Amino acid sequence: MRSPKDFFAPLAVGAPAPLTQVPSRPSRVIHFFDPSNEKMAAKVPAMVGTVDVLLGNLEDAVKADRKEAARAGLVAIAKATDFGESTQLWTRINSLDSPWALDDLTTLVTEIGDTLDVVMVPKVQGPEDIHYVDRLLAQLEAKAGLTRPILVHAILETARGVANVEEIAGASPRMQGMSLGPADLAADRRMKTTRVGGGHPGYLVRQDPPTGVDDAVHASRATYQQDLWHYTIARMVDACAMHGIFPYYGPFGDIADVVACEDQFRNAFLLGCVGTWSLHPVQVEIAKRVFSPSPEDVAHARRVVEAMGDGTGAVMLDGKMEDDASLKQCQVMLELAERLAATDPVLAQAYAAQSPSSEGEGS
Ligand SMILES: CC(=O)SCCNC(=O)CCNC(=O)[C@H](O)C(C)(C)COP(=O)(O)OP(=O)(O)OC[C@H]1O[C@@H](n2cnc3c(N)ncnc32)[C@H](O)[C@@H]1OP(=O)(O)O
Ligand SMILES: O=CC(=O)O
Ligand SMILES: [Mg+2]
Repeated sequence: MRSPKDFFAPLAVGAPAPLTQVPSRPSRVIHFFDPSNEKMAAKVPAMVGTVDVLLGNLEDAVKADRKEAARAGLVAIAKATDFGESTQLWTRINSLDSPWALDDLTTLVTEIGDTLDVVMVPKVQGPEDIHYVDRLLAQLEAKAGLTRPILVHAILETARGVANVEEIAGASPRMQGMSLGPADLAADRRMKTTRVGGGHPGYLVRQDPPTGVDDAVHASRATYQQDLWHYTIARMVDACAMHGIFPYYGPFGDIADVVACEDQFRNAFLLGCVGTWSLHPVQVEIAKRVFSPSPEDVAHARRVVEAMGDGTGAVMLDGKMEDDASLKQCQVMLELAERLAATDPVLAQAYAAQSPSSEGEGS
């Protein structure tokens, strides 16, 4: 066991000092691209500034005989692209039990470590996986002379990973956050689904039978589809909040079903996630919209803050009781809105249009 005193000491001589707090840069949309796919890769420079994170994916969805090409493609893109202030560059390396993970980390950190913000590690089983990556990153950072530590993001996509979620979240000061990986998790749990995220029409509850009705009425009782991912997302959110890191929904594979995609993203947002993955350009705007507080919610939060004065006691607003606890929820909403508005002028304008000082303007 490491002593808490050692936690913030570099794990290799010459490696940058670990961060004591995770930088809270906007990460509503983590956009996946395959750097070995020339058509997709060509679109990356134009996406800078339109997404919070561009993620060069090296793992699943990249064919085995394209792994080296994907790695080399990511290096080339990182060297040729200016990501500016509002877009981060992340990567998803191959899993630690694959023959590619070691070369992924060695090449990326030494070649483009100064551009890379976060390394996403798939199929994390427990804190030992994070400890391995932590030490290796420190050695490579020292070798490359980096001055800023690269952060680590775990994908929660194995049953053992879910069982160890708190230990994973607290395994290293490098931990930036965690994403749900519903596709691999479903397979690992031996769930009987065949999808990448989202709900399932068979997972439902049915209205109780009314007494004294015939079989036809019995059969026509209302059913309500349930959320397969509620339990895991809620556990992940608690583990992340406890350790001061960020939780995310992961992939939604039904690209054509933009309505269900928005519902899945919104469930995650309401439960506490700060962002999600986008797999296709059509999902980018959905993610940005859902993971930004609505101007109406921001306006309501401002009213509660104003009505609560010094923040203690209870008041009535629109027939509802507000107190210290609802005030704190409103403060979470406002803090997020302010952070996003600082880098998103469209949002800043939408929030300003709802502020009390703008009421009556133009009338
Ligand atoms: C379970 C998991 O691990 S999920 C994470 C791993 N999976 C991924 O990363 C998948 C990433 N996305 C993709 O591979 C693709 O979007 C697919 C396979 C889902 C669909 O691809 P296509 O059939 O080409 O989609 P479509 O024809 O609608 O593409 C329209 C355009 O958008 C481009 N495009 C598609 N996806 C992306 C993307 N992620 N980033 C940038 N551009 C993209 C296409 O190249 C195409 O360009 P064009 O108009 O110049 O021809
Ligand atoms: O990697 C993501 C998943 O759902 O599996
Ligand atoms: Mg996966």
